[in-house]
Amino acid sequence: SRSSLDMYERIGTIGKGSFGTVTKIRRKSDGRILVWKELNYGHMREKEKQLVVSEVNILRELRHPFIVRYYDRIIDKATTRIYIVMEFCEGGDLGRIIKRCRRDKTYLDEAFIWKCFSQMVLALKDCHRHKEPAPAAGSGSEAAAAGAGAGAGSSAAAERVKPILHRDLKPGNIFLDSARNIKMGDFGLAKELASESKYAQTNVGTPFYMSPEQINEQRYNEKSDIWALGCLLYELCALVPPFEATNHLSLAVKINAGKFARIPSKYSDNLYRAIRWMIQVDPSKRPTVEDLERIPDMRTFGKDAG
Ligand SMILES: CNC(=O)c1c(C)[nH]c(/C=C2\C(=O)Nc3ccc(Cl)cc32)c1C
Repeated sequence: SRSSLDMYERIGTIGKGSFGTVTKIRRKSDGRILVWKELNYGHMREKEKQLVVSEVNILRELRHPFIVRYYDRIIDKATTRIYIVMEFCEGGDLGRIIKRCRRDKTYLDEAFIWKCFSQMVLALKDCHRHKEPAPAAGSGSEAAAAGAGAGAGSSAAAERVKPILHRDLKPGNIFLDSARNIKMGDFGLAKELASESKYAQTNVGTPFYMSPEQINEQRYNEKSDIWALGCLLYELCALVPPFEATNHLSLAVKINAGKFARIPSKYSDNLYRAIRWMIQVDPSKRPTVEDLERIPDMRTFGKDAG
């Protein structure tokens, strides 16, 4: 049966995600606490509606312990609203945690930062190395898929990589569950890359974390997500972004120069080296998600994950 609003009861408004309001809800069938992001598409142009549709399609495909889980969507034509039902993240977002540290003049523990780092690398890897979902069994398309993977020779349907770029990594889009594990969320601007066109063709996202290639109107690609991840880690340490300015032009100059102060001395050289590796002006010098997985401290600190 089609999902409907009266399957849930509203508990209270939580905050604002990109494009909409986030409300805490209870699923009546089992009392499960969830949230929905409510969007009014009534005033949206075709292009924005397409963005919402692609966000929902991306969310439905992603299943990962460190990515916000999608459960359901309800379209209410009467009020031209769409409700995207997702996992409740009790710890809120990293943006709020950074603000609180700034207010209290305290820094985050290095162990917590490595835990967030290792979990974000795994979440980002699930996006960048996303596999086309194998066709549902018996849907008759196995033959075609297997055909596509003829070289593979394996009976399992060939899995093709379909990179998903997040394109809006920032502290406000990273949430925490009750065990302070991260949940990468709000793929409002994420983009599935069609296999043929290697790069996405647009420049979006939060100015602070905009990469040099985006500023120079080149293309957004996986390495742009890595740049943003570096900026996010930097901000978790320093409680301010690596590049700050009062206007876009001076910000662009600083980003293209690629120079920034060391993170506070309380943090190790290993952490600083990892951040510097990601915030390189030349995208080809930045690590891939696999390079980042191989950093030794990822394992020592990341192991109390999940
Ligand atoms: C002050 N805000 C909070 O404490 C807070 C809490 C407890 N949860 C959230 C946000 C979400 C939450 O709990 N689940 C979510 C799924 C998707 C998106 Cl885009 C956002 C959320 C927030 C912003």
